[in-house]
Amino acid sequence: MNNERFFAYYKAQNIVSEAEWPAFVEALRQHLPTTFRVAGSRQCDDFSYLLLVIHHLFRIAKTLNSMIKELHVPSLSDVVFEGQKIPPPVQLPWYPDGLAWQFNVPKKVLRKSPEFKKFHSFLVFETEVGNISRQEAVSMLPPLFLDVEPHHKVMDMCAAPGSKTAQILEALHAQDTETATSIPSGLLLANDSDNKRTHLLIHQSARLPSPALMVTNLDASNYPSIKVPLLAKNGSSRLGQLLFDRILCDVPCSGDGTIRKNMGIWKSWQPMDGNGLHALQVRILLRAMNLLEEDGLIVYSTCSLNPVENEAVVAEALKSNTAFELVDVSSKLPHLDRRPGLTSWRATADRTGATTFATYEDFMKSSVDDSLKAKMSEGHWPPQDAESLNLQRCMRIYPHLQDTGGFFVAVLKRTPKIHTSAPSKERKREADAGDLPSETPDAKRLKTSAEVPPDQEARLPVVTADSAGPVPVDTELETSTVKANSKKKVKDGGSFKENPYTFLSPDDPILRSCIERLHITKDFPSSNVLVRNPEGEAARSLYLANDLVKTVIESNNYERIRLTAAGTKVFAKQEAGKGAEAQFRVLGEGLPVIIPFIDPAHIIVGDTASLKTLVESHYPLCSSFVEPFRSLVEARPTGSHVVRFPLETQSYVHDLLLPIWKSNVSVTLMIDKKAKSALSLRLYGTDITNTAQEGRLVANLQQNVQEEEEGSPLETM
Ligand SMILES: C[S@@+](CC[C@H](N)C(=O)[O-])C[C@H]1O[C@@H](n2cnc3c(N)ncnc32)[C@H](O)[C@@H]1O
Repeated sequence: MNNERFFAYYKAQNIVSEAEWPAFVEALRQHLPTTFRVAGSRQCDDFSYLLLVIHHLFRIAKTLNSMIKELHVPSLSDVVFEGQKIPPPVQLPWYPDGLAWQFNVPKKVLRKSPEFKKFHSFLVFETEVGNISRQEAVSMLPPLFLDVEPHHKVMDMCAAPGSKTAQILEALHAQDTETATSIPSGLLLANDSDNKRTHLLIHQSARLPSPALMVTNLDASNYPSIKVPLLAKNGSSRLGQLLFDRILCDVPCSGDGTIRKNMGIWKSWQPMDGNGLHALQVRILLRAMNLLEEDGLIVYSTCSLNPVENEAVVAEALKSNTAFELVDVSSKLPHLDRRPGLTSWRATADRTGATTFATYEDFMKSSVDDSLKAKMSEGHWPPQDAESLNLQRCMRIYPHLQDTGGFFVAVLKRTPKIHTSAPSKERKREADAGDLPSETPDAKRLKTSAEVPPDQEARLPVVTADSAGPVPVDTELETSTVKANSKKKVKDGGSFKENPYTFLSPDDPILRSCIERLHITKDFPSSNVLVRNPEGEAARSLYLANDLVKTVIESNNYERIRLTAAGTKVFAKQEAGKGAEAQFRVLGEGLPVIIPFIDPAHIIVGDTASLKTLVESHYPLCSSFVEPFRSLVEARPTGSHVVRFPLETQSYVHDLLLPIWKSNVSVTLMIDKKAKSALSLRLYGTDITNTAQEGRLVANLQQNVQEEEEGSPLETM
C-alpha cells in the first residue's frame, strides 16, 4: 500500500493540509467498512395495521430498520471473537432517517461467529429481494443531492451497475404505500454505453419494479434528443425534445477514491489515468447541460480524488456553458463531513507525479516532450478566473473524515438570468436534423401528439414547451483536446438486437383474460401494457409502463435510442400441464403494481397454518390445507389468484398478500426461491423451504454477493 507517484501527485494538490496527510494516508490503507442501505421508498408510519405485498413486506423501510436496530444490533453488541470485542453495526450519521448502516468485521468473523453469521444471512437474503442495497457510503450521496420527486423526468447518464439508479427509483416511488406501488408520473431514463453492464443494471433494477423506468445503451456524451409531442398555442402538435428535471452524471473515472476496496490501484496508479478521462467527462457533463429542463439540477460525481477529473471538468463545463452555476449545498446533510472543492491544482503529464505545473502556460513552456504536451489541454488546469466559478461549492469526501471511500460531488443548476433566446449551435443542429422543431415563440404546453389516438389525449403527460424554448448560450466545446476527442468513438456495445416494444390494444383477448380472471377493475391502465417480441403479440410476458414511458416509446424509434428495457413485467405465461389451456399469471414482482386494481372481494383469505404449508413445500395438495382455506381454494378455478394472509408477530400486525397458482389438485406459492427463503427467514427465523433443505441457496447467494463486492474500479457501489 505504497505508491510514490500517488503520494507526490496528491501532496502537490494540497488536497489536505500537511498536518492531516498522515491520517489521510493511514485511512487509505484501512479495509473499507461494509455499508448498506435499507431501500426506502415506502411511506410507513402506521404500524398498527399494514397491508403488505410480498415485495412490500420486504421493502417497508422503517419496519426493517427497526428490526436491525431492535433485534440484530443488540444480539451483535457483545460479540467477542478470538478474544477481541467486535463492534456492532452503526447508523451512518448523515443518511436521512438513519436508513444506512456500517459495520467493519473481518470475513472470518462473518463466517464463524454465530451471531454475525445469522446477521450476514439476513443481509444476503434481504439484498437479494431488494430491501437492502449493499452500497458504498459515498455512492449513496449523489442521489441524495439530486432531490428527486415522483413527477420528475430523471436521466442517469452512466447508470450501470445501478446502485444509484435504484436510489433514484425509490425517490420516484416516494408515494408508494405499504400496499402498493404507485405509478409515478415521472420517468427515469437510465443509460450506460456498455451493453453488458446495461443488462446487469436491468437485472438489479428488477428488485424495484417500476413502470417509470427505461434503460438505453448509448454514449452519454453524444446522447440523441428524445422526442416527445409538444402542443403549440394554435392547437397543433409537433415533436419536440424531452428535457429532464434531474440528471445524474456519475461519470467513468480513474476510481482512485475506491483504493481501500480495489487494492490493485495501489500498484497501478499514475497521473495519466485521470488525464485521459477528462475530455469524455467534460463532454458527458456538457451533454447533460443541454438535456436539462429550465429549473433542473445536475449532479456530477466521481469516485476519484483527482482535480483533473473533478473541479477541472466542472470548471471547463461552466466556462463552456455560462448559463449554469454551482449550487451551494453546504447546509444539506449537515452531518456529512466534507471539504470544499479546490480552486487551484497542478496538472502534469509526468507519469511519476514528481513534476507538476500550476498553469497550462508553464507546462507548454517546459521541456516536457511534445508528444506528452499533445495529450494535455488547457482544461486540465484551473481557469484564470477560477474564483468566479465558486468551485469551493463542490464537495470532496476524504476517507479519514468518516471512514469512507474518497468521492467528489458537484451540484449544478441553470441560471435563468443569463439565458439568451438564441438556440445553441447544438440545439440548432438537432433541429436541422429533424430531431427538434425550430423553436417557435408560440410553442406552449405539451399535452398531446398527432401520433397519439385522441381517446388517450387526456392521459398524456404534460411537458412544458419551454423544453424547446430558451436555451443556454453556445455549449460547443472550446478546447482543442475536447474537440479532437469528440470524434473518438466510444464503444457502445456493437449491434443492437432487442425486440420491438408493442403496446397491446386494451381489447387484446389475452389481456382481457388476465383482467377478468384476476378481477382487475376498470381504472387499470390497460392501454399501457406492452409486449416484447417481433410479432407484437401477447406471447410470454406483459409489461406495464406509465404514460410518459408510453409517450416516449411511441414518439421515438427504439433502435435509434437503443432502448433496452421499459416498464415492469406484470404478467407471464404459465404452461398448464398436458391438454390444459395455458394461462397468464400475475408475477410476484408485478403484484404490487397490480394490487391497487384488484377487487378486494376476490382476494382469498388465508391463515397462518396454510401459509406455512405453502412456504414449506413446492406443490401442497389442496387437501393438505386446513378449513376454511381448503374449501376456498378448492372452489376457485385453476389459474392465478391472490391470497391475503393476516399475520400477527411480536412487532407488528399486518396482512401479507401473495400470488398463488391453483391447479386441479394443488396450490403453489408463485414467488421465486430467494423471495420465499427471505419470507421464511422473516416469518420463522429460519429457512424452512425445500430449497433450503436442498442446501444450495445460501451458498449460491453468498457467491453472488462476493462477486458483486469484487467489482471493477469503475464501479462506485
Ligand atoms: C462510475 S460507473 C457508474 C456507476 C453507477 N452510476 C452506479 O451507481 O452503479 C461509470 C459507468 O459509465 C459507463 N460509461 C463509460 N463511458 C460511457 C459513456 N461514454 N456513456 C455512457 N456511459 C459510459 C461505464 O460503463 C460505467 O458503467
